[in-house]
Amino acid sequence: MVVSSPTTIRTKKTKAVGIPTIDLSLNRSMLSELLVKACEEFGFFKVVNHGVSKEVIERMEEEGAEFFAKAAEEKQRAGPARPFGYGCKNIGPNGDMGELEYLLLHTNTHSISERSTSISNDPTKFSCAANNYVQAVRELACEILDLVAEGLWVHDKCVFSRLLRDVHSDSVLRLNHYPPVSDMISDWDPSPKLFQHQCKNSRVGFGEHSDPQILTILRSNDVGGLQIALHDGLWVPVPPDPSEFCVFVGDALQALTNGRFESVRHRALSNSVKPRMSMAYFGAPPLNAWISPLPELISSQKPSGYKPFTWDEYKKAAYSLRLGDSRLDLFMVRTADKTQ
Ligand SMILES: C=C1C[C@]23C[C@@]1(O)CC[C@H]2[C@@]12CC[C@H](O)[C@@](C)(C(=O)O1)[C@H]2[C@@H]3C(=O)O
Ligand SMILES: O=C(O)CCC(=O)C(=O)O
Ligand SMILES: [Fe+2]
Repeated sequence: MVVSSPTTIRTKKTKAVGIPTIDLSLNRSMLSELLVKACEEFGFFKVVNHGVSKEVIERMEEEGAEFFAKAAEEKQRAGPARPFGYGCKNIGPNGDMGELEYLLLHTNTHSISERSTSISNDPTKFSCAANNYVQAVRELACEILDLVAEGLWVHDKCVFSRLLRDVHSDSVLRLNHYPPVSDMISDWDPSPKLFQHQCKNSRVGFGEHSDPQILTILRSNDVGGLQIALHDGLWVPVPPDPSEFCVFVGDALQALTNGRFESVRHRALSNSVKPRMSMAYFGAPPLNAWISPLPELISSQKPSGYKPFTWDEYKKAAYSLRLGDSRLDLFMVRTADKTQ
C-alpha cells in the first residue's frame, strides 16, 4: 500500500494507528484503490499534493483570523447561526455546547456576498477569498469522489461529484475558532506523559458527531485537537498539518455506498495555549436530491440497508436531533425488512 509516512500515535490504551495520508499526485488506478481502502477502513484520511494553492488557503485563513479577532459585539452582527452566521458556544438548535466560536456560511456565491457585509469591513475582499476557497476545495472534493467512484467500479463515475457541482448544492463552509484553554502547559506533544496530561486538561471544543453530508474537506492551523473514533470506539488524535487536508466520509456517502463506507465519528478538543482554527467544506447535494444506495452496491448478499430519503428530509432529521445522535439510524432498513 502506497501511503506516505503513516502517523503512528500511541494513546493511553497503546494502540498504534496509521492514519492514511494519500498523495494525490500518484497514478489514477492506484489512487482510486487507496482512497476506497481508506474510506472503508477509517472513513477518514489526509491528502497531500492536493492542488489547492497556498495563496487561496492563506487568504481564507487571514479573513477568518481577522473576523475572530473582532470585538464580541461586532461578531454578533454576523449572527446568530440559525442556520447561517456567527455562533458562539451553542452548536445547532438543540442545546449542544462547545468551547468554540464559528462562522457558518452557505457556499452559494450570492449567499457569501450578502453575508460578507456583516462579516467584514471589506466585504468584497472577504467574499473573494471565501468564493475562491470554496471553488478550490469543491474541486478537490469532486476529484476525490470521482476517484472513489472509479475504485468502487460504479457505472457513472460522476455520480457523487455531480451532487456537489449542482448549482443548487446545499454545501456549507464553516470556520471554527477554538480559543486556548488557559491552564495548558504546551501545544501538541504526543509523548505519553504529556499526552495524558493534555487529555485530563482538555475541554470539548466540538463534541462527538459524524458529518451529515457526503464528504468533508477540513484544514486547520498547526494546533491539534481533532480526534477520530475507530470502529472499536478508541479515539485517535489527528496531528495537525496546515499543508494537508483532512477528508471525512459523511452520512450521505455511507447511505449512497450502502454502508460499504461508514461516516467517521470525530470531535475536537481545546487543549492548547494556542488558538486552533479549522476551515471545513461540507459537500452536500441539492435539497431535493434523493439519497439511496447505488444499484452496483446492492446484492443478494448485501441488500439495501437504507430507505431512500431526500437531502431535505435528512437535514430536517439532523436538526431535530442532538449533535452526537446517530441520525442515519432513522433511515436504516431493519434486517427483517431487507429486500434486494
Ligand atoms: C446539533 C447540530 C449541529 C449541526 C446540525 C445538528 O442538528 C446535527 C449535525 C451538526 C452538523 C455537524 C457538521 C457541520 O458542522 C454542521 C454545519 C452540519 O451540517 O451538521 C453541523 C450543524 C450545525 O452546527 O448547525
Ligand atoms: O475543528 C475541527 O477539527 C472539527 C470541526 C468539525 O468537526 C465540524 O466543523 O464539523
Ligand atoms: Fe464535523
